Amino acid sequence: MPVLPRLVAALPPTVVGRVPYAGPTLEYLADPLGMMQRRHDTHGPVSHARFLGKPWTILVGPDACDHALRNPDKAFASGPGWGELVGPFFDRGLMLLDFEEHLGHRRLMQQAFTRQRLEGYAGALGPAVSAGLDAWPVAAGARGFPAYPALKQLTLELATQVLLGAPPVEQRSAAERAELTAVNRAFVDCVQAATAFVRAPVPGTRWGRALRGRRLLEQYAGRQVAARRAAGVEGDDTLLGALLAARDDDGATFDDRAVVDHLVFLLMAAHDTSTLTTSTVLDQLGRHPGWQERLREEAAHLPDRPSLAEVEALPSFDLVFREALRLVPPVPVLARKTVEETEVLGERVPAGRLTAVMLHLSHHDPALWDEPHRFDPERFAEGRREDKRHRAQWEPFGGGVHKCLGLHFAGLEVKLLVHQALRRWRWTTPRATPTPLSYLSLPVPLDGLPLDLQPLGRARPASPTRPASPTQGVPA
Ligand code: HEM
Repeated sequence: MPVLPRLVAALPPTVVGRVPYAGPTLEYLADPLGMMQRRHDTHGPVSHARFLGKPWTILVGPDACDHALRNPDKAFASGPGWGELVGPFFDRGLMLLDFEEHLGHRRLMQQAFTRQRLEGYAGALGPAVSAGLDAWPVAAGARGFPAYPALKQLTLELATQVLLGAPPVEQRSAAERAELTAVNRAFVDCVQAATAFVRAPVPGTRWGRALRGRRLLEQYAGRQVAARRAAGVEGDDTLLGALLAARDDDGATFDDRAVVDHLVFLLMAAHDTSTLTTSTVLDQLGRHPGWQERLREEAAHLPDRPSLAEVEALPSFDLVFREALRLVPPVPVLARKTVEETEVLGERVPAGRLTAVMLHLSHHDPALWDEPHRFDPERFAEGRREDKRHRAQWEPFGGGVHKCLGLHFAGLEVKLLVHQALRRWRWTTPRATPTPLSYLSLPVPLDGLPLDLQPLGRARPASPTRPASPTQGVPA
């Protein structure tokens, strides 16, 4: 469990904020929402501060954030912004490309996210989710079951199955399962390096571990690409097959190097964010039994392996999904860097300036949301639609040309996971206070999200049994 967030959380944020050199960074780690609100109240939507030893422009509130994401004068670049935080680890992933090159790659990659492709992913995800949850060691019920690490492991398994075409876990050898453990660890290291204070290849530091992790991920993705090319199945229904088959109007394709770079980013994007969203949903449903029952009833008629259309036709699931993303956006801050001098809401931002687009505060602005800290999925229902008060007040998937390509995949995966959990267990969240989150990278539950799970004993079609995966317990 990371020590730094625990330490800073124990100190008052206003004290933490004054620590020389690291003040604003620590203040963010201790209380991100509070820090954004204080900046907004004191300095307005556009301000400047030193983060991780460098000057940054901080954008808070929907107007300022929206401006940078829509980027009307093309002054903000994504690659050098994100590159500052995680560049060496997710280099040349789609999110780190810009302008013409980005558009070209995005057009090719979109071919992996068409409706037809998503229907294929739904067919593969259903049984994989079922088998994955059956492997959780909670058959006779469990008190304090750590749901977060189990979900993180499962979503990575799902990503390797559905996106890469890897065999189901129960069919993998011990060596393949050990490799998956190492891959999961490598992703954790790469993501956590974002807020490292030492940003050089020093062994034993977060940065050093992340560089080692990147090498392992490249080797892993490289082997998948080589195997797929050798098998000659470029047109199969996996995401990797789609990337290998994608062609632009001139017939150009991704070369192998580009596919590896995209895969490393996509595997991270596809499992970390879905894990966090599912964690928030399970946490909140454990605190709101009425909503848990409402979702269970809504999905009671569904088959064990529902189609994409069946999953999409669950209105209460959608309300809860949106509300979870509002309360805890898995990517609370986006990074940019200006490539030329520009203005945001009349404030000058110099060229070459790192910029933090702090979306999180827009999701909790009391001027835009009623009781913003309360779990209230109905706020998204027709008749209320609180999210329509400002076009940029709810942007968990970002906006503009870099808007998330996997948002429909994410909705499908999270809803399938929740649907299958609802069929197996009734659960409560034992912690009376809000789940503490570490913001060292993405918002990870510090306590592993313990849940008390009570089996429902309802007859379900049997899924093939499989061994509990060795990745169980991989630290956050
Ligand atoms: C709840 C889950 C998810 C959330 C909250 C989320 C959030 C985001 C956000 C905020 C961005 C924009 C970053 C920026 O503008 O700087 C983004 C980009 C991206 N996401 Fe997601 N994401 C999720 C799931 C996924 C999944 C499942 C995939 C793939 C299967 C995926 C693939 C991507 C890609 C490829 C980009 C880069 C798009 C571009 O730069 O053109 N995401 N995501």
